Amino acid sequence: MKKTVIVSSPGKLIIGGEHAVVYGRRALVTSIGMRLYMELTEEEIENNETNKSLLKILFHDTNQHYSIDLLDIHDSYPIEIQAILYVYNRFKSFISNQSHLNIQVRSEIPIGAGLGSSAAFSVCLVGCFYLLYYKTFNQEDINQLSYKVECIFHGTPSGIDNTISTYGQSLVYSRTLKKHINFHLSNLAIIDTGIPKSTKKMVDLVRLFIENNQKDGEKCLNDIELCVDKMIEYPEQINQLFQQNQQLLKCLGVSTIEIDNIIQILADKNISAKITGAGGGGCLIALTSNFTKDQILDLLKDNHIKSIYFVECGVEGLREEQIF
Ligand SMILES: Nc1ncnc2c1ncn2[C@@H]1O[C@H](COP(=O)(O)OP(=O)(O)O)[C@@H](O)[C@H]1O
Ligand SMILES: C[C@@](O)(CCOP(=O)(O)O)CC(=O)O
Repeated sequence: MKKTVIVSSPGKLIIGGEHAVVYGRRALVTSIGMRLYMELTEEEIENNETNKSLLKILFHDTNQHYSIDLLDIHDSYPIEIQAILYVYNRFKSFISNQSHLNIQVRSEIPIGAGLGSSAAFSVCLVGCFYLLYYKTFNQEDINQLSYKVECIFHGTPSGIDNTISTYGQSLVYSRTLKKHINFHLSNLAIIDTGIPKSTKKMVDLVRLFIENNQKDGEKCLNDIELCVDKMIEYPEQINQLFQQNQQLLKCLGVSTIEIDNIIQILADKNISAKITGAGGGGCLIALTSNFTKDQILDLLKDNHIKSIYFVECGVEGLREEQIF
């Protein structure tokens, strides 16, 4: 017998409040129209002469595939395989040891750019197992377990990425708050610098800054939260609030010379921009008014730019799909 489920969940943009959210402050986040798709199949083997139960994984985006003997698991796998094995272990009691499992992943979310690819991966992974073995979605349970998977990727994340990927739409989020809001920005561009970043490294950098500059650090975090609250209350001030939030991120030490240059060039044309996500590279968001993608690319032609995206915001969270 063969059972298959397919799910998808979205990436995200942190509009304001990244890093401060790690310290319990409020952040504003929206889901985006870039999704990760995952298919999980369990196939019972009738004449299993080898007595092997295999987990076969295919990552279409990185063109990697694995075939893992589930009776002989070791601990030197890449992190995304460790994440899969963690969730497999949680559902093991439902799975016949005469079965093979197949997982396929494909994604529209650039990997490692600050747009929440690891969270979408974690949420889809938990969502797939949940749907196959409980036949339903329980968003709260899925979000909680996805957070644990995110911890495998990131140590102790705030939980903002898995929460928005599970629930979708736009959220005011803190460790103790999850409130859906109506939030729309027109002409919001994502500028992918293509500069590799490490969320863990950036979070560690901020921790060090706060430990060594307690008073300034605390003020910075409080000011970031103030910015977020104003973004929600006074959306007409969003340009100025982007600039303030970016300055505060710079104070925390997560901007770079390349990012500062890009932001200055855009500011000269009255385009407000800020880091989204961990910083140190990755993506920026910019309020581009009437500039087209080609005009922005032209403005930034001497800088490190990989892609520019205009995406839909506030989309549906985790959902079942019929087609992979
Ligand atoms: N499409 C994918 N295929 C395989 N692994 C993925 C995919 N998307 C995300 N991942 C996993 O998530 C990691 C990226 O996490 P991270 O660096 O935090 O980036 P992001 O900022 O996009 O969340 C990848 O290294 C990989 O382990
Ligand atoms: C820096 C942080 O606030 C957001 C990180 O986002 P990303 O990993 O760059 O997508 C960390 C967190 O919230 O856990």
